[in-house]
Amino acid sequence: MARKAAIIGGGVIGGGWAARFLLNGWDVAVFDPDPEAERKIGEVLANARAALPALSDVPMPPEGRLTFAGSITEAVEGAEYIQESVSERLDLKHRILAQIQQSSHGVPIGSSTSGFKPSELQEGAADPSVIFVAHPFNPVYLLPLAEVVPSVKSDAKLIENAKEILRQIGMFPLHVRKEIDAHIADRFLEAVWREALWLVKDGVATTEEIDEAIRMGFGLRWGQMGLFETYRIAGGEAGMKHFLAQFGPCLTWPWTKLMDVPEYNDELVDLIAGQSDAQSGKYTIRELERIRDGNLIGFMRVLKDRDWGAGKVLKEHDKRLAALLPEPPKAEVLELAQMQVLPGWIDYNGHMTESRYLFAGTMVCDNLLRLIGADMDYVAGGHSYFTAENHVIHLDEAKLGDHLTGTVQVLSYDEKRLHAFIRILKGETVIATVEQMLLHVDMKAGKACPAAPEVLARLKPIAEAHAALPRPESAGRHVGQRKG
Ligand SMILES: NC(=O)C1=CN([C@@H]2O[C@H](COP(=O)(O)OP(=O)(O)OC[C@H]3O[C@@H](n4cnc5c(N)ncnc54)[C@H](O)[C@@H]3O)[C@@H](O)[C@H]2O)C=CC1
Ligand SMILES: C[N+](C)(C)CC(=O)CC(=O)[O-]
Repeated sequence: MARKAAIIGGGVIGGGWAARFLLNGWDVAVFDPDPEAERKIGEVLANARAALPALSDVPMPPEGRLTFAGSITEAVEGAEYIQESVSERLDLKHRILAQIQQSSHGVPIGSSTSGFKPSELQEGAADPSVIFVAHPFNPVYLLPLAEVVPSVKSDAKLIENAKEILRQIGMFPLHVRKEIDAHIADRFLEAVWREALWLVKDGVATTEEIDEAIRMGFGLRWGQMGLFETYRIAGGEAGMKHFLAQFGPCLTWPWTKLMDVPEYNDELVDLIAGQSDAQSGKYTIRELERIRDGNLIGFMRVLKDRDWGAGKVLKEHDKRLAALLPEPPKAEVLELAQMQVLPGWIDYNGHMTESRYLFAGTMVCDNLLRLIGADMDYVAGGHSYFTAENHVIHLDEAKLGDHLTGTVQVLSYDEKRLHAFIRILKGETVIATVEQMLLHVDMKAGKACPAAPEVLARLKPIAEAHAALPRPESAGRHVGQRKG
């Protein structure tokens, strides 16, 4: 039976939490009195379904069941984890936490609060030890960070359990050791936000110019190395000490207005909102969300290939998901990859470009290799499979956003060779096949050699079962040869 999470407050953030739990196989009950909540969560979920699987290289678990509860009591019944995501008002959060605790006993209650300290949330609670901050980042279904902030009253074991649950849904719980208003990340965001408001108010820059200053420069750096590693490099060969020597004095120069905030009034709101409308009003919010998600997926996939930063978290989550996969039914072709056609995959003909078919095929093949134990640890040990020959047959088109699956049928194998037939499907339609011949290689010696016995032992039952399947008509076909 699927595990259950309760989401109390189903707005921007609650919707994102619901999507992340659901797509990782948990059942989710949402409570939100807003009559529009169901529609809004449906739209967030549609975007999440199109986005999150594109980050995974192993099949994700079957989606959990989403229900909308009529009361908090109903939502939290049987829940193993509760996430409070109501509006940022302390009195409201207190009321909601008290209602949750009337029906939940000993269950972790994370709060999405952007700024309240856990000790503030715990004030007057029946059981303060289970309430903590689990502060996520929008879009919650894609970004891994959740700042986990306990207080001195928190139950340390429960916090560790909650962090493990967050890992199980692909998140990166960052344990904030000392509670502080706005935690770690929002202190930076607020500092940058205040400076940006000043720059617009003082007529120095428009909202668009500020966004360009971020996304054309330091924003790109931050996403992969953060602040300190970036500045260490900026110090040149002498590193951080030189950086501090050069830029330390500017702390006292008028580079910053951080201690001061512009007056929040209608004039400021109209100025910022007006410029923002001029900048991006041509898109709906949902369109902007999809653009953002596509960009994040592309960026995070690069980090994943490089096993770095947020990409490392994705790789670890793949390993976790792979360990949960049931034994594949060996008498059938193996479905080993789910993909989504991303903007960078589209060519000037407006459809998926040819090199991406091979890319999709190799993703399926890499997953087969992982399945038989020829994984990255095996490669690190000096052995791997190299592709000796590929034959791609294009049968149909794929368009931006299409969901593709990849299957593999092992046609034959011996100690040194592996002959695989891959199908790329859109729904039920095979849009391409990729036939591959792989050679097992001793990378140090630079020549083919027999695969390790444990790899062959895993490959054998799959190949034997696949030998009973009909041989694909186009297997062995050469370019231009007619069928039949
Ligand atoms: N929007 C953002 O960028 C981020 C927000 N957060 C935090 O997440 C929390 C929620 O913020 P958003 O989702 O942005 O706000 P939102 O306004 O989109 O959603 C809040 C939801 O709470 C619901 N709500 C109000 N009273 C309720 C009640 N009595 N019972 C159940 N639901 C109730 C509202 O109907 C609404 O759907 C806040 O604590 C916020 O600080 C955290 C990270 C990022
Ligand atoms: C603006 N904000 C304080 C609500 C931002 C956050 O809390 C995190 C985010 O997703 O930017």
